[in-house]
Amino acid sequence: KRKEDYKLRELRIFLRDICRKLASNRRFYKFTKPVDLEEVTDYLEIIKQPMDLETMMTKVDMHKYNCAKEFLDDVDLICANALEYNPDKTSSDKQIRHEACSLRDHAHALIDVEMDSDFELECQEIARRR
Ligand SMILES: Cc1noc(C)c1-c1cc(NS(=O)(=O)c2ccccc2)cc(C(=O)O)c1
Repeated sequence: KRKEDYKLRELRIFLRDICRKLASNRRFYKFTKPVDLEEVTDYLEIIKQPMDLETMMTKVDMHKYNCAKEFLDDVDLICANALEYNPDKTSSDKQIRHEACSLRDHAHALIDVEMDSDFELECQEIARRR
């Protein structure tokens, strides 16, 4: 195995831990699974690229993320989708938008606190080469 494969394995272990922490926080329950298209029947008319935390965990296992930035881009996508699909002044729309912004900020904060910035820069170098 190449040296960079060991770095990517360390990245996967780290991202699984971040994903588990986010998915186990009750505030983020609505983002843990794909939006149920039987329940939310017009969802795909509005949201062209659905994303959720369970899908992200699967993407980690399938080596789809080569750096933390790519992982955070998918968290930002979960948040952007929720803001786009739930834009109204109703309390339920306001609540899910608040939960979505909280998910995004928690994910970025977890990465900033727990991730060595030089390690992320090395991973971004690997991502650029692939
Ligand atoms: C996410 C999301 N984005 O737009 C909307 C609208 C939601 C969303 C989706 C669901 N129902 S769901 O079956 O798709 C589901 C349940 C549990 C975990 C993940 C998804 C419920 C709610 C709610 O407010 O209760 C909100």
